[in-house]
Amino acid sequence: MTQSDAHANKNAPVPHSKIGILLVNLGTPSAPRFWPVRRFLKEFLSDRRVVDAPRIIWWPILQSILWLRPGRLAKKYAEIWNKTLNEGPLKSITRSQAEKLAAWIRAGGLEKHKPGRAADEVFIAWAMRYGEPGIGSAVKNLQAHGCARILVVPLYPQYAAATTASAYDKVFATLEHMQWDPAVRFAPPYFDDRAYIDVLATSLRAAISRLDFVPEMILVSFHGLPKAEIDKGDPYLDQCRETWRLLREDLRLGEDRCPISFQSRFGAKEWLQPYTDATVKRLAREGVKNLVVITPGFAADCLETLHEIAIENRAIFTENGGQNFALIPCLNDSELGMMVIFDLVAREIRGWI
Ligand SMILES: C=CC1=C(C)c2cc3[nH]c(cc4nc(cc5[nH]c(cc1n2)c(C)c5CCC(=O)O)C(CCC(=O)O)=C4C)c(C)c3C=C
Ligand SMILES: [Fe+2]
Ligand SMILES: [Fe+2]
Repeated sequence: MTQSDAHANKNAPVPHSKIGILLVNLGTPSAPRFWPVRRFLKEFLSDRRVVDAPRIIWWPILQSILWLRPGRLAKKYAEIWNKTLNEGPLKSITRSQAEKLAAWIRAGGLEKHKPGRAADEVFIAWAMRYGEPGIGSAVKNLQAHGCARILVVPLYPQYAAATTASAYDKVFATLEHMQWDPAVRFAPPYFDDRAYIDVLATSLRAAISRLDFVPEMILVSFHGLPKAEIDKGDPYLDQCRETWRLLREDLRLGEDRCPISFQSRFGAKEWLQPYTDATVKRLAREGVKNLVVITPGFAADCLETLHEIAIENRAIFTENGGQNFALIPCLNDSELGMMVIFDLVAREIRGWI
């Protein structure tokens, strides 16, 4: 290289760096069959952020779960499977959320931050924490598209180490093995965001107005967590309770007409109480005939809403004397739901564009 080449090189324009936005949700098996479900459960339940037991104790328990659970679980997945796209609903909805976010940015959603430029500078990706498409390939895709700054948006309104922190871990574990260091930001949990609460209340009111019954109660059900996680300092319970309080404030409903509960208990340990299934049973037995359930902790419908609530808890309700039961859809990729994501992205990307 001559001296003038070196000089020319030094002054070469720096390649223009883009901003990547990575939407992340939990994940789902690749097919509703024994082996794909087993593979998914193995990856999920081997994560120390999810099960924090000494490996010597957990390993034999996990082995028995991995033989006993996938068969039953595969049947449940088959009942809620998106047959058009041949994938779990969580995956279809997350993809659509990413596509709608990209369309909004192309249509000028971020223009007030950078008129005329934002659409060319932002690249959208989406990933599942467990299963496919993984966070590893999404981060590599962002690198390939020239993103030097990445905003990761974990689609969990309430923080839990088992979900939010696990997404952080996976992003950094990926970067650890790449000779590449983009600037990374994580969107914070949005459990008390005004847009999120307003949209929850509006979508609930709209869904209720379309029902052919008037609910006596609205049960607010969040995914559970082992109680021990809260005792260790996880803010999850406080954040769920705050979402619940703000939603009730918006709806002008007291705790008696709008109770909270925690679903999807897994294993023998104590989880957050009251449990959703026990609450649904109790309400039915106490004479509640018309029940609506809303699940604000899930950004997208999935097995835990479409099967556990819409099928299993509905059966518990009617078998114990209840008559009308409805699950309010998650915010998903609805127009209102997307407003929550747009608002979050526009706020958290500030200063970058
Ligand atoms: C110790 C186990 C689990 C913890 C802790 C946990 C926390 C947790 N999970 C979600 C969101 C989802 N969980 C989903 C499924 C699911 N969760 C667990 C276990 C724990 N979750 C299992 C074993 C499964 C698989 C299904 C089953 O075996 O019952 C899903 C749905 C995935 C899908 O494919 O549709 C979601 C979403 C949150 C928000 C959370 C902590 C707050
Ligand atoms: Fe879970
Ligand atoms: Fe479950």
